[in-house]
Amino acid sequence: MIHIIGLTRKLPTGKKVLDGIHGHLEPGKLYAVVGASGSGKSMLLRCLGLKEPWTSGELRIDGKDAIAGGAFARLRLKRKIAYLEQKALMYEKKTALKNVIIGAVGQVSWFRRMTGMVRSDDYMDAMETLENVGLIDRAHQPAEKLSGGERQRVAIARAIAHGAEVLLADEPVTGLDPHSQESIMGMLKQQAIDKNMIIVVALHRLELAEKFADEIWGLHDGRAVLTVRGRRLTAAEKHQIS
Ligand SMILES: Nc1ncnc2c1ncn2[C@@H]1O[C@H](COP(=O)(O)OP(=O)(O)OP(=O)(O)O)[C@@H](O)[C@H]1O
Repeated sequence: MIHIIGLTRKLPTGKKVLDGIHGHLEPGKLYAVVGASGSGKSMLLRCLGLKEPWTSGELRIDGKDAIAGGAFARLRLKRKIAYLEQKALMYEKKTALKNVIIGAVGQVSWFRRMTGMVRSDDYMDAMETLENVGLIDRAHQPAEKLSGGERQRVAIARAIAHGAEVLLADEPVTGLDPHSQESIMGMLKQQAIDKNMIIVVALHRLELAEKFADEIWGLHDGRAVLTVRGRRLTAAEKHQIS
């Protein structure tokens, strides 16, 4: 369980881009962060992934304050948190399977990535994860030949195969066709349940949040203005985040 207590992020200019965000995230659930452009969705995900400093606030993970912990504690924590960019970065010449096995920067040790060292169970785990994300038939394709949706699936498989407990995905379906968007969102929801993960997704399309999220967090000018559980937003709620 993750508790976010008063997360505030102030830029050097003095502008508050996140202002006193409170909330909690439970394993097994999919959360959608929605809001207008510039409302702070990416910043919220980056702060949760410890990619941005917190100006103030507490991030309690299973009761322990992750912000107050030292650099090593933060590094250990970062390995449990996978952060997916909108355009998944990967080793273009290597296959989907190899990308899953090697893992992402920050999640897997430098030595392991450089050597591409494969442990006995890694191959089977990676194949199983690729199957879970519906990509088994593309396992031996180089990353550069994969479509945008397939690349996102590889990135998700990579995070899962390396034991991420929290998956933060910034606009993971933007730019994909509607069918791929729905199918990836459905797969994310299923993975949250199957792997008991916390998955947080920043989304532009409200309909996707309404259809797939267990909980929707609405941001407006860096403030969390609404939290809605598994239902469609009312017109008044939509107005709050527009
Ligand atoms: N490095 C930065 N320097 C200056 N301002 C920044 C920086 N990063 C974010 N901001 C500002 O913080 C605010 C929140 O940005 P953020 O990218 O989180 O919004 P968003 O809701 O994800 O927007 P979008 O939907 O367009 O991606 C914006 O006003 C943005 O201009």
